[in-house]
Amino acid sequence: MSAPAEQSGTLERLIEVRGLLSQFGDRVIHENLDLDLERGEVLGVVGGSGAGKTVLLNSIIGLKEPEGGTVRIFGHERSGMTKAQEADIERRTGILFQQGALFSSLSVIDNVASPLIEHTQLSKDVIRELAEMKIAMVGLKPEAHHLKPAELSGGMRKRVGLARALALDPELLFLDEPTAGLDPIGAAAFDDLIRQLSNDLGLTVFMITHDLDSLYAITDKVAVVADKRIVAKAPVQELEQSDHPWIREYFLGPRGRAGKNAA
Ligand SMILES: Nc1ncnc2c1ncn2[C@@H]1O[C@H](COP(=O)(O)OP(=O)(O)OP(=O)(O)O)[C@@H](O)[C@H]1O
Repeated sequence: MSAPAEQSGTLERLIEVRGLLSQFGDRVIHENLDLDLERGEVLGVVGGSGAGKTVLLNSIIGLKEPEGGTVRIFGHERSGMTKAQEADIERRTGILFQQGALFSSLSVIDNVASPLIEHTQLSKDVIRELAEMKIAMVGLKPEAHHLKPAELSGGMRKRVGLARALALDPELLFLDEPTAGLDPIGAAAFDDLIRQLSNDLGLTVFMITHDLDSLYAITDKVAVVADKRIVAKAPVQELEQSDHPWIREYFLGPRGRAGKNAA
């Protein structure tokens, strides 16, 4: 299902946020926040702790109702969507939550199969085959199929979460701090995997991260959440030149230099 807005212009905008207002009680998290994500773009989203990155993600995927402004996804405005449009968008979208959000009582293969069971009418055998393919795609061996999440390392859990996010062949992938909790080698391997998959599958990616190495390794552009809005959206090399105090500190502070030199 596609909307006329998707075909307009040469770039296809998968996400369009305009004038977003997000509040919890009197506390304003976002005010007048604008953000676009074009098809094929790999966007990093950074900002200080509590700046509102996860709230922004939740507003885009429909887990939080905005207090004002508009959120369009695949050309549809979130607030006016029918159930059928919501289901369509859910099928076209994969999400890897920060903690993996795996079902602890289900094996790896059943976790990866769960979106296929929920959203398709495919036979058990086909679902199993597709789940096995996704597991292989994220670099896990068949021996992992029957393990439960508690029996996996943090890096393996992230891979299973990614395989599940990719189960329905999404066009748009949301990642919330995918490398958090991984050691530097595991994080670099995960970065490589995301970059490779986004290239091979032509994915559009919205990735919240604190990890500077990831920004340099995989993003086309980086959006900075500060002062309740997006204060900049540009390739990481351009952001290094920014005058904004938080951006300067982030990229040119001691950890920023370390990230840059490692790239
Ligand atoms: N359900 C909620 N009720 C009340 N306040 C909330 C709720 N969810 C988030 N907040 C507040 O909104 C602000 C932004 O939170 P958010 O989780 O988006 O930050 P973040 O940028 O993702 O931070 P971090 O990098 O630490 O994960 C925080 O101050 C948080 O306390």
